[in-house]
Amino acid sequence: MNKRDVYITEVALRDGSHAINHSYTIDQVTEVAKALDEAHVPFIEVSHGDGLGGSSLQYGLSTTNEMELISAAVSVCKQADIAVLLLPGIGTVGDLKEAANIGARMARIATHVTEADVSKQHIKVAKELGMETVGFLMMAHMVPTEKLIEQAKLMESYGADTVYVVDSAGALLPHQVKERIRALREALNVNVGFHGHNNLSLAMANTLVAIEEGATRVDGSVRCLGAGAGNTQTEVLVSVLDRMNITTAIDLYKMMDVAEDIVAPILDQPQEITKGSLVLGYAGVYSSFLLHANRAAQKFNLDPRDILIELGKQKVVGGQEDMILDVASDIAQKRMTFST
Ligand SMILES: CC[C@H](O)CC(=O)C(=O)O
Ligand SMILES: [Mn+2]
Repeated sequence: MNKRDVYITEVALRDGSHAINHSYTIDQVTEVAKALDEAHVPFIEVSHGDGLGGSSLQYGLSTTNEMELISAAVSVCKQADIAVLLLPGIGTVGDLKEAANIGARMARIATHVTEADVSKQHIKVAKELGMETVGFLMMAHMVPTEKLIEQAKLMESYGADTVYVVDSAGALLPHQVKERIRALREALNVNVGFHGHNNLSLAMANTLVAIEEGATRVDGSVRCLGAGAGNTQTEVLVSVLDRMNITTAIDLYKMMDVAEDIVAPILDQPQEITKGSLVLGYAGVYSSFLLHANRAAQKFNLDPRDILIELGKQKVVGGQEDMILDVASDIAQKRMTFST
């Protein structure tokens, strides 16, 4: 195996779960994970879209228990490590132990960008379980760089091997990614990573800027499969990095084949930048809110863009999914009042 300059974590089997209503089957996960492993992807994340324990009425019920999906992926991977995402408060230490027990080797502990302190226990437990551990600072566009550094340092102090800047809303512009990654590289002694969403069509550009500034861990999603307009497209990223002489050690043809032959048929429609996903990036709203907002819009006969813009104004963050219906109901109520 060649040395890798950049390690890609493939997130289609976790972030992509948002895009298909958490409906992955064991057969799909087995086939995708096996093909990604054969393409030499180093890390493959498998969990509910909202992380371990996310299957619920609030976040969306999984069709198949995620531990069964994780086991299926572990059983077919010869070189890749299976990663799991965990948001403290949604997933528990028990979930983490169970995932480690069935073979997950990487734990990504995700918090809102101002709440790194809630990751302490989970990062510690993940390290004790012998897992490679990542701190995942979500909605990174919402705070100035100084705050981001403060929070990243907390995760480093708890034992994280890597800290990620997570552009959950796909709202960061390239110069903002540059500033954040550069500052983290200067402030931390651990690896720095970047996770992008493509709502403003900037996921690829932002990922490249992050790498230029020294990020050595980045996320990709085959066929962009992820929340909102999806993530940085892995097979394209691998091609571009190869052209730049940056080694990922991923087999390009095999990666293209997984995308075309295995993942594309899973999608009802190709992942694209719709007006809804564009507004996520424009208004700075959590990408996983898109399907919830579309449903609320249907229920109250509203334009989902109006709901998303209001959620952006109110700075609603992950975990506040119940606010989406409240906001929609308020907008509908106000319209009724004005029209009578
Ligand atoms: C709800 C978890 C979220 O989808 C994590 C993530 O990928 C992000 O914040 O972008
Ligand atoms: Mn994401």
